[in-house]
Amino acid sequence: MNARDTNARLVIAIDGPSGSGKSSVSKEVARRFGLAYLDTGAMYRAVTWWCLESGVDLDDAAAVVAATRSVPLEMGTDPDEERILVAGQDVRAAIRGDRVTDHVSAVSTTVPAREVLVRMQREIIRESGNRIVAEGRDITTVVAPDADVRILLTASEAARMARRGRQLGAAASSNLEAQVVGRDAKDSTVVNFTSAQDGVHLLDSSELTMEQTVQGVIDLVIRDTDTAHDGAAEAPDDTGAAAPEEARQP
Ligand SMILES: Nc1ncnc2c1ncn2[C@@H]1O[C@H](COP(=O)(O)OP(=O)(O)OP(=O)(O)O)[C@@H](O)[C@H]1O
Ligand SMILES: Nc1ccn([C@H]2C[C@H](O)[C@@H](COP(=O)(O)O)O2)c(=O)n1
Repeated sequence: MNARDTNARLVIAIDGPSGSGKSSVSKEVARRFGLAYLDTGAMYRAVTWWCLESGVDLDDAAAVVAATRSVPLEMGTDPDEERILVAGQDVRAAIRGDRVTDHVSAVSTTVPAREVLVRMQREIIRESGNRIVAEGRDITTVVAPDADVRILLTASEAARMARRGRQLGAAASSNLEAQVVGRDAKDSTVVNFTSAQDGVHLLDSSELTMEQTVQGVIDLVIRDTDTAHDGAAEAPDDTGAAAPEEARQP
């Protein structure tokens, strides 16, 4: 397999905690390889928005599962144009607001609701022709353990908090720590996105720029898919950033 072959399957799975850079990095990697892009966190958020809008009691697991099964969700996979519709309504902004962020763990910790979303996510991956970067918390372990490249993207808590603060600017909630660290603690009770499983590369972006992180992922993709080079990492064409080292651990 060669990552530059535009006909070959290439599923890249990226997991990591909140603010580690999954969305930004995954989108850019998808653009560079001409792949689709799936933000699975947005799906958990869209279901949460739907529950809140339709008056579903988020403490009622059966009701949450029923809402997850019936949510009229349309997820786009173009890395250049985010498209997230629920019942025909554009929810891109609403799902990033405090209301959804503060409640989303109620959906993500409801295990049967996760199973419904995992099935939808596998279907989207299949529909992409298995040419996609999918990111979230359980892509490397549950949704696509057979992905061609599996990466756990981490960053220190301090780096993640600082990034999220910068990203939100004046809109940052006084609740930022709960929204980043507290949410990860809740989500960690149902999925492991803090330690890399066998065959999953660990990439710590704490001390890396965005471009270096993107390059680190590209290097891993080329290393894992370049059968012609017997597993040796090949320098990509477009940048000179150093290859990631598994030793760069938090
Ligand atoms: N290596 C990096 N260096 C500096 N800033 C970064 C780096 N990676 C990402 N960022 C910035 O950090 C912010 C958070 O990144 P992003 O939204 O991609 O994280 P995430 O892991 O998808 O978070 P969440 O899971 O909560 O959606 C963005 O503003 C992004 O530009
Ligand atoms: N595969 C996934 C993706 C996301 N989640 C949870 C974790 C978050 O609390 C929430 C929103 O994700 P974000 O937009 O912050 O990446 O969904 C999950 O459990 N599994």
